[in-house]
Amino acid sequence: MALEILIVDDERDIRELVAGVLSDEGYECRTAGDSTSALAEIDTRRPSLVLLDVWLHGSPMDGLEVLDAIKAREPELPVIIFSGHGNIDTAVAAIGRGAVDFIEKPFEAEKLLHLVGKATETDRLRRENQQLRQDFSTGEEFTGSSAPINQVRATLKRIANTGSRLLISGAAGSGKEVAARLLHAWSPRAGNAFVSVNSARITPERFEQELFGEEAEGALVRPGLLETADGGTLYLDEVSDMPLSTQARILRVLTDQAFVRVGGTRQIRVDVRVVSSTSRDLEKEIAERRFREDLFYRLNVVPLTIPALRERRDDIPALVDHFFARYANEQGVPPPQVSPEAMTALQAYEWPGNVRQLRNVVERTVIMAPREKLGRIEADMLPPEIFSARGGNDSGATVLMSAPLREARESFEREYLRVQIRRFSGNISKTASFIGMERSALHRKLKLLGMSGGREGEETGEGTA
Ligand SMILES: Nc1ncnc2c1ncn2[C@@H]1O[C@H](COP(=O)(O)OP(=O)(O)OP(=O)(O)O)[C@@H](O)[C@H]1O
Repeated sequence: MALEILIVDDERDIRELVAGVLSDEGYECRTAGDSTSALAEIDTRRPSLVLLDVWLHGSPMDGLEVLDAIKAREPELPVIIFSGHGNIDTAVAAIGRGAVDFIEKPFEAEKLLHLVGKATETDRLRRENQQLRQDFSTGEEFTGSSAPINQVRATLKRIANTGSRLLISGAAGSGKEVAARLLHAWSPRAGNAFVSVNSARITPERFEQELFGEEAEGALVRPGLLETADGGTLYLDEVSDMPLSTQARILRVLTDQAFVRVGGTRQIRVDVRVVSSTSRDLEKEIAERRFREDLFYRLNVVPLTIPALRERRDDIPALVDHFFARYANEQGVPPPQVSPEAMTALQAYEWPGNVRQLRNVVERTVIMAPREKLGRIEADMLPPEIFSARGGNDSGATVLMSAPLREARESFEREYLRVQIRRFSGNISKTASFIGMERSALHRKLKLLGMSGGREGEETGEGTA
């Protein structure tokens, strides 16, 4: 998005001339012919720079008074003064009152562009930084090619170019924020900020200050996250943790695309796309009066669900390889090979903490492994939690030892098949081929072991893979 410059001059010719020169260089220009409309323009949206004439004929305030009013509102907003012959003293006084520079009329286009470039450098760098951060954060690609993840990707792609609001549901750590960042990166807003608001981490007392910013005696004290997200995407993480009073105010922002800072009176206009996420059942939160129903309908224009990792086990190998490569790289070693036994264990685990937990397990494994063993990850290098909770039966071995051989073998077969079937997301053909059995023989075996039509539908279903 181009940097925006506000040109304030009572002479229309000058306004148009300056706007022409700057537009040719890629700046966006707005103009104002008097003090009242100049301040109104700034209140509507903060530009990156103001070019201000010292003489404003027919205005309630002269240029210096407008300068004071700007500095009271936006102390960091750079202002360059236009001065004519004979009022150099005024221009110098303006520098003392906070203007960054002045330029004498008539001026050369080159000189004007040089000063404007200098004065907008901070904003330009800030945006470039934002862009770099953006590029970096979207470097976290959305790994996985299971059917549900492909579906999520297709939905994101379809709505990226629209301004539609999106509500992402899914368990903690399943990748809701990664999906929201991907949507932002694919949208025309990608050049502007992606601002994440973690509702669970902000105390209810500070919520409104954080979101709407603060103002005292007409001057900005601190901009809020909404202003930071102007032109970009605001991500409301765990939206139902937002206090009810803030929910009411956010609802108004969604309706008007404008808000008033805490302690302020002026309407600040913003252009933000709101993406929210929840790990709770919002309809239940509504029924229990913890979440506003009208806000739910505003946020939930496009609903999207990211399934838990255990419901898309096909994604596990790709995620495992992705994170091993990343953490090995951080240790300065090549991407390790993961043994089939280790991969089976990782694929069979329940992953209550989803992708975040998988990432942490891989990171821990890389850190704890002796460097010389990092080339190949064996099952015994994985943290014990991967094995203890796998079948939900910690004392399996003890039970096995105290049972007659036939029972013990059946018990082992049941456990073995449960793990393999789970690993292949319930796909019987893939399981049969892996364990070296005919598909029909596997069906018979499952029936014999009392596993067909079992409690978890996935055990005998054909899965999505
Ligand atoms: N599909 C994915 N590809 C690569 N990394 C992923 C993927 N999904 C999640 N992650 C990783 O898991 C971590 C957690 O993801 P994310 O923060 O998006 O989850 P979340 O659903 O927003 O969780 P929470 O609601 O707890 O914040 C991220 O840091 C990211 O590294």
